[in-house]
Amino acid sequence: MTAAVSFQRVRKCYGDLCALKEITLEIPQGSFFGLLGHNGAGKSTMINAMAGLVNLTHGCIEVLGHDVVREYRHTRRLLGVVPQELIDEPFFSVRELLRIQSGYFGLRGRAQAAWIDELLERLALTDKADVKTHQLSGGMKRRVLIAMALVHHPKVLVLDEPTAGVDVGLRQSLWAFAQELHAQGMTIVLTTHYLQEAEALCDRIAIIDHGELLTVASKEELLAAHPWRYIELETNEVAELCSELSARLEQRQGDLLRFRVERDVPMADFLDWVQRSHLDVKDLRSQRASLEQVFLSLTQETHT
Ligand SMILES: Nc1ncnc2c1ncn2[C@@H]1O[C@H](COP(=O)(O)OP(=O)(O)OP(=O)(O)O)[C@@H](O)[C@H]1O
Repeated sequence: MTAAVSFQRVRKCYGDLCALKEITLEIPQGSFFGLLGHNGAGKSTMINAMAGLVNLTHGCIEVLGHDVVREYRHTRRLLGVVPQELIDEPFFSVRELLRIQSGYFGLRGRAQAAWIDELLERLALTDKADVKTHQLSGGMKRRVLIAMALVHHPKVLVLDEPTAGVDVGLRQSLWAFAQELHAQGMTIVLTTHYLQEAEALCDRIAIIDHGELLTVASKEELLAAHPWRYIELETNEVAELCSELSARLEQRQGDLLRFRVERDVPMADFLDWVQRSHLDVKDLRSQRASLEQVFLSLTQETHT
């Protein structure tokens, strides 16, 4: 099947600084795809390049098989992009902006007006429909951008940190809406620094670091490849730890000890070390790695 978005040997340099270094990546159709990386990793450059807003130094990008430069008009229809920068439009109300945006794609009439109403409703903007956008809060402006990106029914929705500055309740309703669009077949590409959200939502993840693709895999593969598990012990006496435990101690907060243990170490061995350390255990929790731990360990490896 044609990829929703395909990057082929994409390089983007600003003078000496290469924001993207030969990225080759396929985003499958129908995926909920997380593009993760630290500040400055190159995520927004990738997104702007997908939208045809960045002149590539080398390589090409296709959206559903269409080149974003040569077939710009076509790919603009296929993509809905929510940029990171907030909108600040002094002249038009939210509804007017959505109508203007619809007009760019030749979409008018009753069905389109009903879709605009639905977007306003789903993004909790109905009571702000006639307000000018520069009078909105940051979180509301971001939701206007999401509505604008969806107004032409794109096949691929690209969200560059959509929940920055959006409060918890609205974040949840926004994600419910995104999941609904995804269930209807829309491909969603997401960058976020909230890795718990990425873990809950995304089925496939790419990690970008200093303009390079570190890894791309399904979320399950990524989590399963992580070599550590994390064990927390609650004990009411802080005793001398045996050498095996002390080598694996990550954090100590009062009576709470947190260990990072190789996944292939049998639990029986760990419990043996606990006994040898004469720990009076009140509680024990063992957890597999979270996406955040996997992300940090993969990106730290390249920084050391
Ligand atoms: N127009 C530009 N001119 C020069 N350098 C730029 C330009 N745009 C981006 N960069 C640089 O390219 C690199 C990647 O930036 P980019 O905005 O893509 O990162 P990001 O991963 O989106 O970061 P963040 O999480 O902070 O949004 C950074 O070093 C940035 O300073």
